[in-house]
Amino acid sequence: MTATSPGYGVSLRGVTQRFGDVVALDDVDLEIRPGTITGLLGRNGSGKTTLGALVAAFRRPTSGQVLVDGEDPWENERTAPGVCLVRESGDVLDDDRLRDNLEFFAGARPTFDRAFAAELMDLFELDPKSKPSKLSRGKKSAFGITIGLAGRAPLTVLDEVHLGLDAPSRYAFYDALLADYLAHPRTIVLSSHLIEEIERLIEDVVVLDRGSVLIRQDADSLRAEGVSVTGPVDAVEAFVAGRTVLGTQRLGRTAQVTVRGVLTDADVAQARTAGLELGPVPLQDLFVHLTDPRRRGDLASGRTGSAVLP
Ligand SMILES: Nc1ncnc2c1ncn2[C@@H]1O[C@H](COP(=O)(O)OP(=O)(O)OP(=O)(O)O)[C@@H](O)[C@H]1O
Repeated sequence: MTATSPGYGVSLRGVTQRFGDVVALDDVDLEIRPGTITGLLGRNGSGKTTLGALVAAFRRPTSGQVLVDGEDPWENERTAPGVCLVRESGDVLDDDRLRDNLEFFAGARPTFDRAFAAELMDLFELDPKSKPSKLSRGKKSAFGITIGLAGRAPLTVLDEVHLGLDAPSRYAFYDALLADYLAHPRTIVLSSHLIEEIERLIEDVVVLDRGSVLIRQDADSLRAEGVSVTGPVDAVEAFVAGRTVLGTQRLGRTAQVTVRGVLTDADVAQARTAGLELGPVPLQDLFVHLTDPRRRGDLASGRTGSAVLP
C-alpha cells in the first residue's frame, strides 16, 4: 500500500484451485487495482467465492501464486489484519451478542471504526443485544455488511452480501458503501448477481466464466464496447457483418443487434446513413450475452457476427 494508492492491490499468477475433479479456478492471471471498487461477476459456480477465499487466505491455491499488497497472504501477520472477507454465511460469532461481536472485530482490525459501526447498526435497525444465531437472513447479511464496512480494511471482499436484504436495505448498503469509500478510499471487491444495482458503484469489472477470467476491464471502457444497433433487418445485417455479434432480436422487419467493439467515427457515419439507431448496452446485458453458454465457442475462436440474422 502506498500513499498515492490507498488499499491493497491483488495479483493472481497462474492460480489453479481444484476440489477433487472440479477445477474451480483454472490458471488464472488477474490484477485487482488498489484503491478501486471492482465488481466480481460470474454465473453460478464460476469461481467467485473461491477467488475471495484465496485472496483472504482462507485457503491456499492448488498451484500458482496469490499476492496481496505484494506478499503471499497465507499466514501473513502483516496483511491479515488488512484483509476482510464478508460472505453471506456470516463468519461471525453466532452465539455472542452483536455488540460483543463488534468488540471482537474492532480488536482484530486496527482500522475498525466503532462510531461508523454504530451508525450502520442504526441504519439497518440491528439490536446490539441480539445474537447472530437469532437474526433473520436479511438482518444477518446487514450485520456482515456492518462488520465489513466499519472494518475499513485496506482490502474488503464482499461476497454476495446483499443476499436476503430487501430492496430498501440494499440501496441503503450501496449508498453507505459509496459514501464511506469516497471518504476513506480503499480496495473493495464486490461480488453480486445484481449487476444493474451495483453498476453505478464499480470502477473495474472482472467476469469469471467456468474458472477463467473472461473479462478484466474498467467499467466505462467495457460499457463503451457494447453497442446496440437497431433498424431495418437488411441494413442491420449489412452493418454487423464481420463484427462480434453478442445477441440479436427481431420484430417483424426490424432488428436489434448487440455488437461488441468500439465504433469509429466512420462506423457511426455509416450507421446514420443506413438509417440505423445506435445505443448503449447496459453492463447487465453485456454480461448475459458474454456468459451465454451458446456463445462460448464463438468467444474462444474469436468468430465474428454472421451477416444472416436468425
Ligand atoms: N469446498 C468445495 N468442495 C468442492 N467443490 C467446491 C468447493 N467450493 C467450491 N467448489 C466448486 O467450485 C466451483 C466454483 O465454486 P464457487 O463457489 O467459487 O463459485 P461462485 O462463482 O461463487 O458460485 P455462486 O455464484 O453460485 O456462489 C463450483 O463448481 C463449486 O461446486
